[in-house]
Amino acid sequence: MAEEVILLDFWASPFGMRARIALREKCVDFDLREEELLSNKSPLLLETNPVHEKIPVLIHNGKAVCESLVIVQYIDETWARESPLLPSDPYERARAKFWADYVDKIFPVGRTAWLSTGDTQEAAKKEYIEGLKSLEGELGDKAYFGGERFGYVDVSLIPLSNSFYALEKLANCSVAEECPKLVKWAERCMQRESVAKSLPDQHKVYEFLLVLKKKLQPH
Ligand SMILES: N[C@@H](CCC(=O)N[C@@H](CSO)C(=O)NCC(=O)O)C(=O)O
Repeated sequence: MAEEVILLDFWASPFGMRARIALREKCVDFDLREEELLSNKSPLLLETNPVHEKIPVLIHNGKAVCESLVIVQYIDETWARESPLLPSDPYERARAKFWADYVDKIFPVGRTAWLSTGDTQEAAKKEYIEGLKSLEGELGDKAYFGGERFGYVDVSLIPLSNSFYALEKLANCSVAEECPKLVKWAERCMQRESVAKSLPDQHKVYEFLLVLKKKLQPH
């Protein structure tokens, strides 16, 4: 039986971007299916992720894998012949998973920074930048988080760079000024085809978040 790989996704989702990048790093052919998240989730999404009803969902020969970081590790272990994403050393793996988990913890703060206003926005901006500065400290002068190779933490974080432009426009916050090394790292990652093909245009993401912000504003 031919291998079947389906990815239930949403173009602007940083979590979906992670799965796209990992599949492309592994040169896996996949069927990308766009979900209408805001209006009409597909029966396949509801069936394959009944607990969270969220994308991304990877369906590999009929088996569903949910949660972006779980999906990335599944991809890394299933198609192990190509460019490893997670380190083989147990301690380095633990560190990589710690920092990927940290990215998940700061993402909602960034979302608040884009979508809120006033004091709430100011507090979120400050906390988000502090989080990005912690990540920049972990990166240090390395090319990538794992050293010389693009890997698991890079995959988990690079989707957030796709909304740095939106952060500047919606929250008047320049990541380039606050975290110059992180912006250089993001530019380096964008040189990779797996990343460039998986991240949408940042202006399109800004437009999307602007519409979302207006929808969320109290009338
Ligand atoms: N922890 C999960 C988060 C996925 C998620 O929030 N997916 C969103 C789209 S991106 O904002 C989603 O599917 N939202 C639909 C909903 O909330 O109903 C992961 O890492 O995969």
